[in-house]
Amino acid sequence: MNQELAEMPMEDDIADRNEAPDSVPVPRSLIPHLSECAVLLDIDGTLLDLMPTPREVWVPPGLAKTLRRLLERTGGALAMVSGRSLNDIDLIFAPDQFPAVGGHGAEMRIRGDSEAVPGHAPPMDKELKRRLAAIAKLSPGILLEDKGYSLALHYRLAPHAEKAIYEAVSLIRADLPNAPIEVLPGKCVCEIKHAGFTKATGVRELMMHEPFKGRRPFFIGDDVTDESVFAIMPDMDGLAFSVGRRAKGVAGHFDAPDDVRQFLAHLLDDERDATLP
Ligand SMILES: O=P(O)(O)OC[C@H]1O[C@H](O[C@H]2O[C@H](CO)[C@@H](O)[C@H](O)[C@H]2O)[C@H](O)[C@@H](O)[C@@H]1O
Ligand SMILES: [Mg+2]
Repeated sequence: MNQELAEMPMEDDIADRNEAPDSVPVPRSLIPHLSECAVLLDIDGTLLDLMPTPREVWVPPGLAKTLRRLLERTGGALAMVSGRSLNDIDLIFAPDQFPAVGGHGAEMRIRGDSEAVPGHAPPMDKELKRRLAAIAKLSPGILLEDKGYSLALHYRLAPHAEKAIYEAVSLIRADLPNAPIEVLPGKCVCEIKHAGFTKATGVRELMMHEPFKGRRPFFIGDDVTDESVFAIMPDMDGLAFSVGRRAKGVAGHFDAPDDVRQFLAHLLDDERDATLP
């Protein structure tokens, strides 16, 4: 092998390499030892870069390995906390399966290989779903995402339709004042879901189970829908971090998902150093 090739880092080496400390805006010292932590991670806009449509997201090289190693170092106390369904999360990270709170708290799985805890969210009423789904006809480019218990109307490809979508949803809600539903505004998405759960209710429940129980959680999220989790972190002696903006009540923030990915890899490097004799 010539010298140049021998010195070229392999993909995994690149992913694992410690970045210069200046590129990590959140100091590692804020995070306790991984054996005492629960690592809670939002997906879109936090771990993964946002894409024009939900199906286009991809897991960059090295991230899967970082997540697997964090799962191991935390004794299984790493979970995705996402608006996506568990099924969707598994498709994105296949073949890996992680513990997760899915569908904004509608679904929960304590271990990657365990079944979802049943009975979290009832399926959305069919007639209501039919009426909400018809809103997608307002403009080409509006994408429907049916999670069973909720329905998301994506308008990233039709930004001009935002106002019309929210108005149409309001009219339907005004027709059904007693329907136990709420509207969740996300990034270029309007999601209509059952009112009985949030990411925060999901996290509270997850944290009652081993191996999460009694650990200090840290949660990283990017969106308005993550604010409910930011708000409960102090109750568990935990920490919250936002992405893209400094949200209220967070201990620090990252500029972009790539900074989050570097930070997570950096945690593993520090941990290894910490266990050196
Ligand atoms: O809670 P998260 O893990 O951040 O999930 C939030 C929503 O993410 C997905 O939609 C968003 O990401 C898409 C891909 O980048 C983007 O095209 C879309 O505009 C975003 O809203 C997902 O489709 C939703 O189900 C999640 O609720
Ligand atoms: Mg997000």
